[in-house]
Amino acid sequence: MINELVAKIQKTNAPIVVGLDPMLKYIPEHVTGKAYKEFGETLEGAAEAIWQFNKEIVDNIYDLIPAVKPQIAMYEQFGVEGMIAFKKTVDYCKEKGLVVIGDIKRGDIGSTSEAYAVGHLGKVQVGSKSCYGFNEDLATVNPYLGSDGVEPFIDVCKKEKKGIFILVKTSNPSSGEFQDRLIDGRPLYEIVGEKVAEWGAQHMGESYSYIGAVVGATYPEMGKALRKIMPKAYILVPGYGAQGGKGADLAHFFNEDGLGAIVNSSRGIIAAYKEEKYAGFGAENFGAASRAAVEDMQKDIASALK
Ligand SMILES: O=C(O)c1cc(=O)[nH]c(=O)n1[C@@H]1O[C@H](COP(=O)(O)O)[C@@H](O)[C@H]1O
Repeated sequence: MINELVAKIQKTNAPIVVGLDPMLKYIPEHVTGKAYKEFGETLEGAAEAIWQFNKEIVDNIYDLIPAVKPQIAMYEQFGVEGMIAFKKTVDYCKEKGLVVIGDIKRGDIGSTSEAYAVGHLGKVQVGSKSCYGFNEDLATVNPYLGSDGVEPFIDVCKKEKKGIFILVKTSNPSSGEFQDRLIDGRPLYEIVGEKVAEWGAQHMGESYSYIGAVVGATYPEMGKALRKIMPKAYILVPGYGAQGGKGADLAHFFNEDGLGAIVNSSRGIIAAYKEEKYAGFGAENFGAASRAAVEDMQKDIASALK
């Protein structure tokens, strides 16, 4: 899947992943109103609203970008109905030709990680049959439990030609609390980065590994160091837009081939219609506002990489 992702990034000239994180407060009233009329102010109504919201956004942007990243918590909060909307979103985006990164941030003891890996990326055995569960193309993985927690994902990725992004240095303000701690004089995120490079060597695509990393746009200097430590890892870079990351911060996350990083924006794209810059579109045209925001993000990144 990493080869397909790289090819789509080159084709669209947009190293961008749009985060489908549909919080209800970002969904225009005409969408929620219709869903609640049909299903009531219920979990089903919420799930219908997030599905319709996602669909409208995807229909407006799918030709501009290589990938989307639905964040599972935004669906899971609505229970089983939310998870159905998650699955519908994954399937619809794949139908539209998008690579789907399941933002699931999983990682546990070996047997449990195996179940997560099978459920999200692989096939689960049911009697004599094997069936896909959620079937995303890639997923985010939390490495805190060590190799036991990560290797089951790598095994499934090898079988399925799929990939993962391992959390190395996250974008949030308190990420340094543990991740920056010095161990034998070196920050923990560098040690995790080295491990990502080692895991990645086991499962290489054409030019990049199926095993990538997450490094926040909010820490560009650390991104620069990590780029060198894991040259073959694709870096998923969240934190652009709503969390303050700017185009100018991104250059160091890329390799000299102009590849190697894919930048996420969630609220900055899906809730663009709420920003002053795109207010002219109006809530009715939230999908068109998202399209304009993707076009602006693409230009911003392109000019940062010149
Ligand atoms: O793994 C991630 O995607 C992730 C890692 C990280 O370090 N920081 C981070 O913000 N994310 C996710 O990226 C998205 C960022 O959303 P926005 O801040 O709205 O663009 C959310 O879905 C976060 O869960």
